[in-house]
Amino acid sequence: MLRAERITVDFGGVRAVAGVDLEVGAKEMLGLVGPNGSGKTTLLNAVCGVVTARGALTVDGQRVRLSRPAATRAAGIARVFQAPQIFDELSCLENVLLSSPDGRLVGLVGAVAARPAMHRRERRREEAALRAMTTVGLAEFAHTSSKTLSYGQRRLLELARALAAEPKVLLLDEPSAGLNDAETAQLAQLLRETRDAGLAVVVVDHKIDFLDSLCDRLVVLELGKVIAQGPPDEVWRHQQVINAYLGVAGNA
Ligand SMILES: Nc1ncnc2c1ncn2[C@@H]1O[C@H](COP(=O)(O)OP(=O)(O)OP(=O)(O)O)[C@@H](O)[C@H]1O
Repeated sequence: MLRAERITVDFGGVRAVAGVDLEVGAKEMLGLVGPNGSGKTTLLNAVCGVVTARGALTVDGQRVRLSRPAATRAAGIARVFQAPQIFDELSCLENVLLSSPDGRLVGLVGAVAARPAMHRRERRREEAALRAMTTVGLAEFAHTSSKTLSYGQRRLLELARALAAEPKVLLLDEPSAGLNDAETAQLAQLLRETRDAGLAVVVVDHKIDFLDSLCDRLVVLELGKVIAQGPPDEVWRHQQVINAYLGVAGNA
């Protein structure tokens, strides 16, 4: 479903991601791990187009231009950010709708000539938003101010925003950060269901137990390069991975 080839990102003189290949199938959950500064977040940023990157990207066989967030979104890549990006002034449903803007029939043409089509599209968008809210268990809060949500619920609302776009690929950066054990278990179950529904899911997280129980496969980065990949139990036995986590020099 997702194929990223030779992804490279430079920040001035720092090569944050150095020629990484990544493949994730439909119904696969991939964990991206590595020590601090190894390039995990930058790789996610490259795949969703928000940093300037080189390489090649395809989603479901279709070539996608890098460094163009609108192109990656249109290709079916959705991202859940580390910090919930919620607007407190809006209801929960409005927050979810914000993430799937449909500008095709707005303006004079939309308002006058294509009014019925515009209404149909709006209704479909709202249905998708409500479906996503139901999936994450927040349907009852649709018309409630997002201000009233707990931190854990805000993170779920963020997930609903990504799912409302009905993506093929879901990228999550530290989804379990700040969640208690019960919320983390609920999130893990939701992500499994999301994967089983046919999405390719990529998760960056520092909670190793969470990733091990969740992911079909791990990819380990060090200094912007892949140093190991495979099922979690195999990867953690890999000497280069052990050295990377212990901070032993000479693993690049
Ligand atoms: N905007 C930026 N400008 C300059 N350097 C950056 C920028 N973002 C990241 N870097 C550098 O790129 C490298 C990779 O950082 P990145 O945040 O992707 O790593 P990470 O594996 O996600 O780290 P962490 O686990 O700490 O979140 C680091 O050396 C970091 O300092």
